Amino acid sequence: MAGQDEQELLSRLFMVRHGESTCNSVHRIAGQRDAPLTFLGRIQAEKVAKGHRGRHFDRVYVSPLTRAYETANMIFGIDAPDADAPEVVIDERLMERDFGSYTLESKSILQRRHGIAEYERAMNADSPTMHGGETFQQLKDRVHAFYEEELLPALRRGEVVCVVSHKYVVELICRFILARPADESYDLRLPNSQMLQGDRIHSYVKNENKTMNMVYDWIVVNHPVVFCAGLAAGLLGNVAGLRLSTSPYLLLLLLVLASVITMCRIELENARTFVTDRGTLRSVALRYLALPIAFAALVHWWDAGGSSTAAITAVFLATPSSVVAMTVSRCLGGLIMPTFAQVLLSSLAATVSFSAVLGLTLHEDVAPAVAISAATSTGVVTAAYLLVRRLRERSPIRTAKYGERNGYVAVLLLTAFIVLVCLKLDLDGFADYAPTAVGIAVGLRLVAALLKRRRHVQTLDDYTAMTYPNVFVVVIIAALTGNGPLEQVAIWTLLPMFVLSFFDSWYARFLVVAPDDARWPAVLGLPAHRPARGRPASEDPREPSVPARS
Ligand SMILES: O=C(O)[C@@H](CO)OP(=O)(O)O
Repeated sequence: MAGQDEQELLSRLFMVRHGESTCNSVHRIAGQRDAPLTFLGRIQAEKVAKGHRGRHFDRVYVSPLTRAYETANMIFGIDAPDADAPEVVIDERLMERDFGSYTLESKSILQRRHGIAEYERAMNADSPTMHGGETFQQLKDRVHAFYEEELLPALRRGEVVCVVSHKYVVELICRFILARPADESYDLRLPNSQMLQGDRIHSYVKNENKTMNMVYDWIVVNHPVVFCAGLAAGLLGNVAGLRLSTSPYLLLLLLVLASVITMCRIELENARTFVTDRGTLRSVALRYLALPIAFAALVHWWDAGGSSTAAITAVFLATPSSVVAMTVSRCLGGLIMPTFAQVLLSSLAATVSFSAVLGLTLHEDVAPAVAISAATSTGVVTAAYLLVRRLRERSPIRTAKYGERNGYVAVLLLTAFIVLVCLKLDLDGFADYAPTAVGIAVGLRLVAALLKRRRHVQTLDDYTAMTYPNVFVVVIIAALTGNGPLEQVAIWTLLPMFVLSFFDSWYARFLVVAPDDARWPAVLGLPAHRPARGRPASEDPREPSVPARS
């Protein structure tokens, strides 16, 4: 085919990966499990429909899995076709690969368990770490057969064609078009609902840098290493006499930016379900209200003094969960939204518990401290939530893509925060404050391990939320109440808190729900059983509603 003819032919080809599915939203692999679209997934499909309204398509090829069919239906009105409706062909060869033992696993967990390179090999070729499912050759054969027998002939007939399918199928077709090795085993990072036009595929693929993408994933998966490198760099700078007095608002900004990036890819539209979850409400009431107030009452009864270790511990118990917890939950393979719910609810509860705890332990007017904590904690979380929701409404495809691709930026922003805080540390206070700081970081993990829900899909999120307190609020309260020891302990606590992220990364494996657990179908809206592979099209329950113009 001459170059120009090829360009002309490809300019009539469009390919789109379905909108966000329930599995995509929690960073898990659906493969041939029939994960439906999320609310965001539907908005994304609507956006594509809007962008291509008025464009004529002759033929649409659709994967039979619900997430692709729903997307195609929203873009092309398959169930209510008009006069200009394209011919619709549901083709089993466009199903996502059956990923065998990787199915319903968290991507971050798989990357940590097998290493990034091996994970990429498994997803984009073959690897002994993936058992069962389809081999890459089987996937390649069926997609190639579709490409040769259906797609190219339709394009050669001069038709304008759209393929609505899945990430690994569309990426494989891109490789066929560009005549690249099908198993070059790296991810092309195709985002949900991004419409690819055939003649622009070259620049899309060229922009993906294999090495850099693997580095970005490495940063997310190995965040404890990156955090600790930040700690080491900050401490070395401090010892070398580098003093950088960073404004607390810059530190706050770093935290907020990191959480905004994480929030870009979580299902905020569904927040009410998680925020009103009874288990979460109970756990927040116990952990952030009852426990700190009861502990502060004991401190008051002992009359230990406002800067005693016991009083400082009471303040930490009242401290809400930090927005950082969301980034950590994402890195560890949590569901993220339950962590967000705990961050939001605990920052609301903090107004009450801080008032009680500070009143009981410091014995002074704590109203300004409480007001500032409400503004910097509740206010920041709420503002970030509203901002990201608005972004997701306006640009649902770009915002989710941004959040998906930039998890590593969130980790790097937190690392910058760690470096700057370490430069502020008063190293002479090591003997006075470090033991209390270590005690608090370890103690909070013990409390989290005790209070997390047992054998629940949200156990990992419970643990993560309770483990990462919003130290920033404590620093502000300490400054406002003139409590020097409290401020120093707060800053020193960051060190063991991030060092212990190695422990959290190891411990997380006991807290996540296994992919074969019977609870996943309900959580992810999946049918209880896998659809039989190779099912004839006539057994597809949706078939009668597909306009049969072929
Ligand atoms: O199977 C899945 O979950 C992903 C692969 O990561 O593909 P898609 O979302 O496109 O179906």
